[in-house]
Amino acid sequence: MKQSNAAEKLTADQNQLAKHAIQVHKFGGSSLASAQCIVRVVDIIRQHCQLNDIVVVSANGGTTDALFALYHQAILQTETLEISLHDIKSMQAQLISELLSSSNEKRLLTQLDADCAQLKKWLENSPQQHQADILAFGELWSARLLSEVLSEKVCPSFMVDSRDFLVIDNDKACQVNTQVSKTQLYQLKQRHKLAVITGYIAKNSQNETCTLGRNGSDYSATIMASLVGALNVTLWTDVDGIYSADPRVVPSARKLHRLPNGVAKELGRLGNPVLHAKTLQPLTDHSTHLHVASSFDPSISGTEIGKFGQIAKQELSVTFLNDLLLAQSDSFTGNLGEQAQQEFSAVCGDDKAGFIVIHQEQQKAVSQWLASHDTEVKFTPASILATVGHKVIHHGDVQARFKRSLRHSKTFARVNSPNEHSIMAVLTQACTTELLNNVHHDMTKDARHIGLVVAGLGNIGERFLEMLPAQLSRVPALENVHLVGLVSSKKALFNNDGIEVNQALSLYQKDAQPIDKSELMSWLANHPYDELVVVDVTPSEQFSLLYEDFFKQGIHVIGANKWAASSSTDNYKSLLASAAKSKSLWFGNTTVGAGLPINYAINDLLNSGDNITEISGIFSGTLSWIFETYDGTLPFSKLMLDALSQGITEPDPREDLSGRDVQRKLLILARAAGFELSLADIKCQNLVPDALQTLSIPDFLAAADQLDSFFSEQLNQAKEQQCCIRYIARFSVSESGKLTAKVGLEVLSNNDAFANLTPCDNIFQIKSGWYQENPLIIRGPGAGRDVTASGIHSDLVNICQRLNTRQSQVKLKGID
Ligand SMILES: NC(=O)C1=CN([C@@H]2O[C@H](COP(=O)(O)OP(=O)(O)OC[C@H]3O[C@@H](n4cnc5c(N)ncnc54)[C@H](OP(=O)(O)O)[C@@H]3O)[C@@H](O)[C@H]2O)C=CC1
Ligand SMILES: N[C@@H](CC=O)C(=O)O
Repeated sequence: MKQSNAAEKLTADQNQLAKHAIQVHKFGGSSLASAQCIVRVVDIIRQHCQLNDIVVVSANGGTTDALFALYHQAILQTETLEISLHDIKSMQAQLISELLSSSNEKRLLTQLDADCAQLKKWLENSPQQHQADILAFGELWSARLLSEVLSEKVCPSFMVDSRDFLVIDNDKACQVNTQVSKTQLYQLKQRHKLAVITGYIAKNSQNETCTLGRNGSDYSATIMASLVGALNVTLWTDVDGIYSADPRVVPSARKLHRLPNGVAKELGRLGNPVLHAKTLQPLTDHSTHLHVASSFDPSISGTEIGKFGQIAKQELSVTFLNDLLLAQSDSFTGNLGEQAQQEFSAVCGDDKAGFIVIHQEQQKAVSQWLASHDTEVKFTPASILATVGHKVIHHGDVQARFKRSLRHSKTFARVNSPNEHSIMAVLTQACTTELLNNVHHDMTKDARHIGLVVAGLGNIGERFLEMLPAQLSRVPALENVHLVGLVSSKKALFNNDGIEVNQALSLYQKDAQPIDKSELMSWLANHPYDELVVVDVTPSEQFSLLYEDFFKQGIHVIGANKWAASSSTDNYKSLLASAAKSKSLWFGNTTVGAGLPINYAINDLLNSGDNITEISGIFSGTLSWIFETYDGTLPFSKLMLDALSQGITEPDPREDLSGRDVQRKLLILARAAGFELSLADIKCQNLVPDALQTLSIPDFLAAADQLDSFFSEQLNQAKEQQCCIRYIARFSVSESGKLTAKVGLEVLSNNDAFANLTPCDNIFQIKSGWYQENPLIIRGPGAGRDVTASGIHSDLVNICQRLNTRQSQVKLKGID
């Protein structure tokens, strides 16, 4: 790509995510480990960055380890030093050559030569004095290369060596000299160019290179965010978020989509493999949100850390630290105990019981400290297993569950953290994989959160919402369901913290905002729930066209809307394939027979090995009500308008009278029974005269009396033969496999099974291998607000039962 064209891509107004506040994006070593990884990172930057953002980088994967190895070889003066130096240089040279055009390649290779000459000098003459300088090359090379690649492929970019502005006052605690660092950073920033800054390294007050310690680049990113007041920091890494336990050890760990700040900090302190204790420190005084996302699959929503409401606060996780020491002494009681906990950054302690739990490397310092107090100490190998959650120490049920879960392990004590976000068990045994898995299971087994979005707030949607509060409080499978979205044709209301179900419609009236398709899809793609269910109670074909996208995002759909299930064969098959691929569930029992379990019955026969040969009956509640009631006393049109006002017709009653609604239903059932056909294969008798077919709904309703003479004639002819008229659907398959399907008005004998229904009832008659002579009959109310809304609730319970038993699959390094 030519530079001039490419650079245009990231001008402020063309940027895909036009944001005003600065964002910091940090890419870890594994995200930059190869040319292929760097290309992926470049794509992420193209999609997610604007020019005044800051990109912070770690050394390319493996480089820091290699530099450390070089350093140790230099100290030990091993003969392999030369070869190792050559290897590091070749790896960098290869990245440069693979990623840059020839002129830039040449320039960077020359700089690499100079760097390696300097590196060699330090390694040979004064490695100890220059340890940090030696390690700093990793980040320096990584930042330089990425900024060059960006300038070539995406936008003007420049590299900043963080040692030119970031000053750490105190090497040990890594405290930032904020004022000086901030001023210097602002002096270095260049307008309309994307800054790529080295992570991990800084200068101390003596102007020497220093490093920010283990995982220091994450810390660098949050320091820089606090210096510039960034709105967001994204840590792009090799996992797709923070999990309820380390997913490499606990396969059933679930992703925590949102973590309150305090909880995240406590997780970092207690051994979370992705978050580190220091990372969150610079953000405590700011409202900056921290995201953890996978650079291997940026489409997966990661974990967001910030200030959240009640739902995020319900999350629980389990973490552990092995290789600790339990130190018991009389001096660890009272004020001295508190002092000791602070002095040695104890993992935990109890100043009444007289113990602290420390990292092993603190043993010597603790012994010396105690010697000056003239007391004895007993050290015992120990570990910590903790359950972490917002203000978790105040939850008696969680305390009890945790205690019960640990009943077979060697628990020395349980301690509540002073910040109230963790309950820690001090174990005098190592925390094993088995123990961690068991405790995680006990603490989180019922903690999967399901977000619910209702699209369509009309006749049926409104009734569904009226029933929702009672359903949520009485059905166990719905315990973790949260109403998070309400959508109509033009407006939507979304709330990640949940919409109060008792006031859903009034909140919608008050707060809903205009929304378009891309905004809707963007919200749905980034929802913070383990699972998301969209209930489609719209009559809209347009909305049904979104199903493909829903399924691609792993979203589940409950449709009362018949469009998708009765769409073209190709589209229907493609929807089924997309849903299967992303394990999305698609339920639509109410598309036929409202709440009657007709789809379930057909599925059950099919799954049990039966083969269906015939499906027939009355599938329209509207037409059932009208024809069962129509005896010539009242005009047909009057009955149709009555059915409309009862909410049993389609929003446009011509959908019913034209036979299209019944035609769709027959198609849906035939497909459910395993047959491949389309609407065109089903003969359909349209009962709407040509003149009324193209009118607007109000005009059609005003002209409805034009229907009357036709139906009066049909009824009278039938009556003359002691018969009645009904709108019947029939599907059958012959022994040779020929399919016949039709829907239309039929004259039936008055004692036909289809002729004596309660008005509005549907009847489904199924013939199959197992139901030959005496067919299976399902009969009952087939339309109406209550039964349809109940049917959707039944689908919701079924879906949630299935989802509650699912486990999130962690994505490590983009491997499916
Ligand atoms: N009545 C019954 O007995 C049964 C009905 N059904 C099905 O239920 C569905 C709903 O029927 P009903 O409640 O009577 O319909 P209504 O006309 O009363 O309500 C439809 C709702 O859908 C919304 N809507 C329309 N288009 C879109 C769109 N593109 N995106 C988002 N929202 C949209 C409308 O919003 P707005 O107000 O902004 O236009 C409205 O809120 C239909 O598919 C019907 O076939 C299924 C079984 C039985
Ligand atoms: N109009 C439909 C409503 C449900 O699908 C019917 O009458 O059956």
